[in-house]
Amino acid sequence: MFREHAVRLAIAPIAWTNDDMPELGQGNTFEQCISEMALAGYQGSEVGNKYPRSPAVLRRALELRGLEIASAWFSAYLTVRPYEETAEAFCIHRDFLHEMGAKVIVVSEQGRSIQGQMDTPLFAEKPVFDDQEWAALAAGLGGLGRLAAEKGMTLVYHHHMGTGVQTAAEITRLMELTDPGEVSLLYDTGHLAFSGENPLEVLRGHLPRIRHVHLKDIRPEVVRQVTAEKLSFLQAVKAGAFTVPGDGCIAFGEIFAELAASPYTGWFVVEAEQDPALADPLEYAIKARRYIRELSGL
Ligand SMILES: O=C1C[C@@H](O)[C@H](O)[C@@H](O)C1=O
Ligand SMILES: [Co+2]
Repeated sequence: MFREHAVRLAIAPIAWTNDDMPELGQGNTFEQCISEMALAGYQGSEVGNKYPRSPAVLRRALELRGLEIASAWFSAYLTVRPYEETAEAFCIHRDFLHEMGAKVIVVSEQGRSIQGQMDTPLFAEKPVFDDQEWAALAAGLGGLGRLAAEKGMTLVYHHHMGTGVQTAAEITRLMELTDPGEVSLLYDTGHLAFSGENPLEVLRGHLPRIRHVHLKDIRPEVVRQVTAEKLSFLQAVKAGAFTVPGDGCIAFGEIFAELAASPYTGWFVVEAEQDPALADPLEYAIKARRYIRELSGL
């Protein structure tokens, strides 16, 4: 289905150790995590909180297992702090990823975000940016995008539950406010479905801007519970709102077909944060690997 070498498959360490809730998977080591990624048949990984920060040490551990770094998350605060503060932290992150050979940098605006707040209801309390915040975000992302380009890299914006860029309308607004040469889009199927959007429609609407993909599925019955019980994002994750592709309700066949027919090249990253005590990360990594192979030939 996909052109040869167009797309490579990675998996995020968040199923083994969760950056948003380090108590999840506390006992899982870095070595176990990357060994199991390789064992399950993945070619790449994103960077988690247990990964060595020395590029030489990290590279050796990954090379032993045939893995590469696809990218890593960066929290921006462009709507609430001076641009220079975010830009300084961004350059450190960019340089680390550049040394690791990554081509894209995942950025998410965390100004007024509730994604890390354990008791804040997800749907009722998400931030809604005013015109000034949109302007600061768009201008700041443009600046970060130019900094990424200095190293031949691309900024990919991660829309996310509980943030100011969550819904399809907010994604469209951000894409309209930013220059395609500076700001690209990360397409995360799970966050779109969780937010009540149609992931296929968003894909069709923004395909030329999409330069990185996170493959996540949702358990619809848990998402309904999150809404009814006014749970937070972190409570939702603990309750099992997310799972791997093929284990939830998203129709990935149409999504893969659309991407395969497009000029998309780059990584697909399986990213399904669950409580590792309830969902064995290796078992779910293998489940996703098999499902993606059956559906797309990847
Ligand atoms: O890409 C991601 C990184 C995580 O830290 C985040 O909370 C998760 O939901 C996600 O999509
Ligand atoms: Co994601």
